[in-house]
Amino acid sequence: MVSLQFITHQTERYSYLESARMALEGGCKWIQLRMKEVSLEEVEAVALQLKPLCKEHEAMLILDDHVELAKKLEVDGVHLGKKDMPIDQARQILGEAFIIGGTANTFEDVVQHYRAGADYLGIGPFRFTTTKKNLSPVLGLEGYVAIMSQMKEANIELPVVAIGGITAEDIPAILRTGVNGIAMSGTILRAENPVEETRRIIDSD
Ligand SMILES: Cc1ncc(COP(=O)(O)OP(=O)(O)O)c(N)n1
Ligand SMILES: Cc1ncsc1CCOP(=O)(O)O
Ligand SMILES: [Mg+2]
Repeated sequence: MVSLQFITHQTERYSYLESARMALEGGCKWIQLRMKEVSLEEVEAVALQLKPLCKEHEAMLILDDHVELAKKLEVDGVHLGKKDMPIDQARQILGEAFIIGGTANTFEDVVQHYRAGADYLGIGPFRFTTTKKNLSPVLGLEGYVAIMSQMKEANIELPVVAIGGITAEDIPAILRTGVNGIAMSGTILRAENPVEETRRIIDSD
């Protein structure tokens, strides 16, 4: 079974909430509510609808970027990148009960997040994607092989989620690099039936 974190996205066909609902129906147990270029009030409104849905499906809910909102709404955690609140500061606000994920593109990022107390790493992008603007350099399989071996050498044990332009066909090779899970958005939302695609991906290993 593939550990899948679904990243919400608004498309011509689906709202943020609908995108998450389909992933949940397909069996995804880990949703990241990622809403860009919208107000905090809009994120809160969707999060309030999504939280009971996640609970119903026994899925974790992570908010992208918004530490204070994650605390206020008592979701399961947050995901933070370079331009977001530093992880050690977020930890002070959220305490140990919340999951904090950090974005890494290099081994140096990994070390920084490890020292700051991250619970998992989102390492990417695997390849180019239009889902995120201002992408860091593409890693490809070689990038994961290099970072995972540097982590092993440094005895850094943290769950790693690969992200960025990943398709169902990429998953076996990515997991062979030692990565623990996969984060996906576009591949699922472009599928004719996103519910079935989610199920297919989760069951593919
Ligand atoms: C699992 C996961 N990995 C990486 C990211 C990217 O986070 P960030 O660098 O903060 O960029 P934005 O998503 O905020 O545009 C992520 N969200 N999730
Ligand atoms: C949030 C994020 N961070 C790096 S790539 C990415 C987008 C992931 O979405 P997709 O699976 O559609 O490329
Ligand atoms: Mg961010």
